[in-house]
Amino acid sequence: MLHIEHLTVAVDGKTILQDINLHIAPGEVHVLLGPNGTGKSTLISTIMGFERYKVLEGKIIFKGQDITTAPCYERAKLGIGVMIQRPPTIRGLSLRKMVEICGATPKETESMAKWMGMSDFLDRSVNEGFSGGELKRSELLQLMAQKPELLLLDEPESGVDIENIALVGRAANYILQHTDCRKGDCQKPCCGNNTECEDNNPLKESGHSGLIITHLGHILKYVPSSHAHILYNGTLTCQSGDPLHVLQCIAQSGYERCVRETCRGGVR
Ligand SMILES: Nc1ncnc2c1ncn2[C@@H]1O[C@H](COP(=O)(O)OP(=O)(O)OP(=O)(O)O)[C@@H](O)[C@H]1O
Repeated sequence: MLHIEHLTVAVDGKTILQDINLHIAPGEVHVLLGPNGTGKSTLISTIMGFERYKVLEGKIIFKGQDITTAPCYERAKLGIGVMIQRPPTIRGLSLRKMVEICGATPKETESMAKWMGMSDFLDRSVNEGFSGGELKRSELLQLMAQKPELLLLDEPESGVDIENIALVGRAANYILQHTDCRKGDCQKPCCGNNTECEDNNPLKESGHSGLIITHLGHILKYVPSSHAHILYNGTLTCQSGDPLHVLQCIAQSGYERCVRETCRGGVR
């Protein structure tokens, strides 16, 4: 799904990322960990193609296509979607209109907004005056309409209260197609009953892929993930197994020691 090869990235002339390699297969959800300021958001923003982030070396391949120089809107059309930490306010454009632009019908927009507790926000300008937690739900609502094949989430739980973290997790799972309402877990936002849900949202054989930045890992209680990466000193040092074990290692031993342990294959 996503192959990043020897990627070096600069922002405003300063090199932030060096020689990054990352491979995410279809259906896999990877977790990106690392101390503040090491470049996690930079990596996600570069994958999405935001203009400030200049690729100095390396390649980004998505679904077999080299997108290294492709503009952001083309990447979105190809199936990449992102939730950034500080999304902009768009005055004069209602959230309702935005969700419809992202791909939902008016009926789906109403239904998804209700599910996300955002019905009262649909006729407000996108993100205008939204609280931290409301911003996250607004972003997820737009992503639910877009249904990206590669979901990039930058600290989805930050600023979200304990009850709404479960909602954020369920929304992420919906986008990743991990929620199977045919098994009776029909809390899907798109529909009022199982039959309609099945018709409107046929689940694919394999789910979509994801890359999730988290510091504390609360979201991982709700979103199954298979790989953890630690970004340390601007370099993706190594990959390892269970993200929850890696987080436990970081909490106990700190990043530096955990990077050494993980690189030796010690954390499983
Ligand atoms: N325009 C800029 N000029 C210089 N340095 C910049 C610029 N923009 C970002 N940086 C620096 O790039 C580094 C990486 O930032 P980034 O937001 O990617 O880190 P992060 O790992 O996501 O951090 P956090 O965990 O705090 O969210 C930071 O040290 C930041 O100050």
